Parts: sequence; structure tokens; C-alpha cells
Amino acid sequence: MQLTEVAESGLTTRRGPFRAIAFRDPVDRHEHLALVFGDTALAETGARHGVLVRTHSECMTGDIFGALRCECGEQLNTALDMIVREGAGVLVYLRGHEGRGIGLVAKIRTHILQDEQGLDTIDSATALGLPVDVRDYGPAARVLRHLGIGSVRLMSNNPDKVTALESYGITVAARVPILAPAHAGNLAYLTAKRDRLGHDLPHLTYDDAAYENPACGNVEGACG
Ligand SMILES: Nc1nc2c(ncn2[C@@H]2O[C@H](COP(=O)(O)OP(=O)(O)OP(=O)(O)O)[C@@H](O)[C@H]2O)c(=O)[nH]1
Ligand SMILES: [Zn+2]
Repeated sequence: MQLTEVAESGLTTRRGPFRAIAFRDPVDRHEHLALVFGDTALAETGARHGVLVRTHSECMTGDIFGALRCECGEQLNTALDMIVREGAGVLVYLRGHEGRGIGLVAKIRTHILQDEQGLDTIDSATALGLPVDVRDYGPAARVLRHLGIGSVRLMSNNPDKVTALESYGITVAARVPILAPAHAGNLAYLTAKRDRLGHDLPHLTYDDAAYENPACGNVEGACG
């Protein structure tokens, strides 16, 4: 199925000049954004056989407000840095993926259960009668195809994303780790992703005492 309502402009950010290409997907009806840097055609055929791509699931709390309980915001910034360092690549910002597809209100409700009952990111969704992950990567694949990209090096720690994108006909030539530093604020989240969702997070240790709270020093009481 073709994407509709495509619009493109230049978008210079503090990292440099990107192209911003906005799409409306005909299936999920969300508006998605691709940020394109450099010559991706050359990157696809070049020695590495795949464009450096991040398909980033929307996380308002982490991406915009820098919430510490997940690492989404850091991954977003790291992905853009990696693309610019490489000289070419694409970040596809996927709307409708908030809370792994359950939406913002439901995600905040899972946070309440995590904070008040100690449930993890999986059990807190299940306790609300909600699915753990209902993200669809069809829109991401349609965006990439629209950009003429068939083979990617995917920045992700989640092996399921590789399978999902490939099921939509995108070749994932490699999965490129995108590891955010672990700290006291995101440790529970990262640990649950590693132990229960199969994310590849080799930088985590099992020594809780090794992690500091980055809010310490900024906010009275944050160090509890
Ligand atoms: N339901 C729920 N979703 C969350 C929670 N914290 C973050 N998210 C959402 O999780 C999504 C990101 O998924 P993750 O599981 O962190 O990582 P991933 O995208 O599968 O894998 P990477 O490519 O390695 O980042 C974002 O859309 C966030 O909004 C939470 O506690 N509960
Ligand atoms: Zn997040």
C-alpha cells in the first residue's frame, strides 16, 4: 500500500542539515516523520550494504521531557549523532507506538503500577488487561521503501524489531547496538527488557549498587 500525503522540506538542526519528510500512513492513519541525512543511496550500495536506520518508537515522556525511567530520549539523541557521524542515515519517528502501542494514557497508568506496586514494564501492562507490545512496523517499512531503501543496518537492541521489519520485506543487513548508559532511574526498566523481552543489553551488570541516580544533586529528595 502506498503512503499518502507526503511533504518534504529541509530541516537544519543543531547537528546539521537533514531532510524532513512527513507521511500519513494509509493503514494506521498516523503521521510519521523521516529525518534523512546525507546520501542514503550511496550508503545502501556502499561497502556496508545497508543504510544506517533507527526506527524510533514515540515516547513523549522520554523523547521530549527527558524522563529518566526509560532510555528513549538518550537513544533518540544517540541515533542522530551516529547518523551524522557516519555521514548518511535515516531516523523514522513512529507515531502511534507510544507505550509500545497502548498509548500515552495507558502508559502512564502502567507507571503508576510500577511506582506503587513494584510491577515491571511487562506485568504493569498485563495487570491492566493490556498487551505488552502491539507495535506494527508496516509504516516504518513503507516509509523506507518510499525513500528507496531496501537494506538497512538497524540501530536497536531488540531482536524482534529485526524480525518485524524483515516480515515487511526490508533486509536487515545488521543490527547495530544503541546502548544508553544505565543508572538508578532506568535500571529496573532495562533489566526487565533484558530478562523478559530478550533485548540485547550486554552493558548491564547485576550490581545495583554500581548505579547512580542522575537526578541526585539537582533535586532535593531525589536521592531518597
Ligand atoms: N507500556 C509501556 N511502554 C513503555 C514504558 N516505558 C517506555 N515505553 C514505551 O516503549 C517504547 C520503546 O520500546 P522499548 O521496549 O523501550 O525499546 P524498543 O523500541 O523495543 O527497542 P530499541 O530499538 O532497542 O529501543 C516507547 O514507545 C515507549 O513509549 C512502560 O513502562 N510501559
Ligand atoms: Zn521511553
